[in-house]
Amino acid sequence: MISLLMITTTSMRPNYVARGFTIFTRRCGPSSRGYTTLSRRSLAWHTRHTTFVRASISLPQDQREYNQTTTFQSKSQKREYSPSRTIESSGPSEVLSSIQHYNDDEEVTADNWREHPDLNPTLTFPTWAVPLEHASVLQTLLSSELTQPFLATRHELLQQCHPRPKIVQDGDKHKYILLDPQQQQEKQLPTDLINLLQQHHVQLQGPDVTIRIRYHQLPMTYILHKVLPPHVHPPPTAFETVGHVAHLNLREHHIPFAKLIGQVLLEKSSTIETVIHKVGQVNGPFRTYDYQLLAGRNDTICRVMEHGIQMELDLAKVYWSSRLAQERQVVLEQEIREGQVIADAFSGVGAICLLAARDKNCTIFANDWNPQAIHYLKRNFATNRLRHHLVQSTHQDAYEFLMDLGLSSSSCEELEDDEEEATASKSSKTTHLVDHVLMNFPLKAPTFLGALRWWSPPLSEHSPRLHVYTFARADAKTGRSAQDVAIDIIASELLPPMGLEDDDNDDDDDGGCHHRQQELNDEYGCQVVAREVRDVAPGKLVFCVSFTATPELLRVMQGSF
Ligand SMILES: C[S@@+](CC[C@H](N)C(=O)[O-])C[C@H]1O[C@@H](n2cnc3c(N)ncnc32)[C@H](O)[C@@H]1O
Repeated sequence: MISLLMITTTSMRPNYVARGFTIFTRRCGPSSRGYTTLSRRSLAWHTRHTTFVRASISLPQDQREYNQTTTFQSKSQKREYSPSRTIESSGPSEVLSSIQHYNDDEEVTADNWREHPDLNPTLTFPTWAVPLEHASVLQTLLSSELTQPFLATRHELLQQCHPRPKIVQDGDKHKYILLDPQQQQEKQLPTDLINLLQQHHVQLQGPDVTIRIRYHQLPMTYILHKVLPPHVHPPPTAFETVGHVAHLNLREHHIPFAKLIGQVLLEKSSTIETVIHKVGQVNGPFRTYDYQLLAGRNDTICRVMEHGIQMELDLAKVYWSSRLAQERQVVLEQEIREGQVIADAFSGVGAICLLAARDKNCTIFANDWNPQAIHYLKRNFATNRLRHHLVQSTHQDAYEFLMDLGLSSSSCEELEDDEEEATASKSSKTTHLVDHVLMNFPLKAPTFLGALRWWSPPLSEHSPRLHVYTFARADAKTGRSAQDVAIDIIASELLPPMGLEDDDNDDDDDGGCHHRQQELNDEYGCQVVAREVRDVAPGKLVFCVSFTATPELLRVMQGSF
């Protein structure tokens, strides 16, 4: 039995909806009309490419599954950031008092916990005693290569203290040079050193001297080792800072002590004013995450500096990763040339756009579906006095943005509607396509490539180069490396499935497993290159696949409607 659903709209966009065994498509675009019957094999390919349905089409709930992005991208799903979840967790006083009493009478309280003896340790050091009348030799002794290995400056904990305790302590008749107890025990003093010390009247067996290290001098790891119960060890050490915000990625067993950990981190860093804990994973269309405030003020609007570019962003509302800074430099140095036109389909708050504008005098078309990201992007262009480089800054779905890029002058029309951007350089209103399209959204970017079917084939010399990020794993079944797989993910979004003409034979269904780099290069001149960016999990890598959208490629894409 054949069931059929056909959708037509007044839109000039491609729309498909599959239902049951057979699909009819109607393309309302300029270069093709009518209906096509698709086989099961090509249905698989077409449904993968059906990534855009205009908001004006309202599909019944049960049919939405057939569109990959309707649910994901529905505008009604744009969410306001909701307040963070609160989790119960212990403060320092609760934890310390459960380990040990302050003294017999005094309990540790919320106010005095920093005074706890465990957090203000006393350390005893052997010394060399220098008579006061010979104190002038101290500097010579301390800077001598012979004395250095024995000094308390080598002591592991002292090295981590800030400010560091003085290693010369005052006595009534002597100055005492503190020595590293470990070194004293292990090493015999060399004869040269003994001679040097004796020559300056230094007593080799000075009295032991005890000093007290205070809470505020000790490093975070030391404090956390003391205050966290043993079953929570090792304490968290890694955290990421974005402006004044530190965000921790705590493990499950740390959670009951999250506030304590946050408080200590806050007190141990002079630049951190807010400590948050990421709750769950980066998720949702805007790639943000929920957080819980652990310590400090609840303020996630940060200022960050990257290679001299100043950016403001709200961590709670937009995607941000400082770890991408290096990748941005690689793209900038390897791909982008002076004065080129750059379109960024998933721009976030605009880091690479800003760098390209400042360092390479580029003209920028920026887009991110998150209106907050675009709000900050515009602001950042203004702050860095680069507004004249910003021709377009829209918060459209990337499919629409990419499609419009290729429809010659459409981006210029939008520009004229936008008063704020009316100051942008007139010279950038070109009708040829852009030089580079950046698509840094590894989770989904390849699925937006279907939008290229709407591009008018440019002259070969104006063919844009696309840089599409994707996750990939090596495929043992087909013997392809992760890099091959990355290229094939992109190829499967650009080229019709292999062996489409032979689609009655189910046995040779390739399932998109053929390596197609050569096809893209030899038949369509795409000059495909895949560059490994980073690994995100064992065996799972991020690649940036770059290729040229040649007229030949665009023609075959259009032909495969
Ligand atoms: C991995 S982030 C990359 C951000 C940016 N390139 C950077 O380096 O900071 C992906 C971005 O894509 C945006 N995004 C997600 N879905 C989108 C869509 N359908 N159209 C346009 N942007 C989208 C998110 O809001 C997010 O800012």
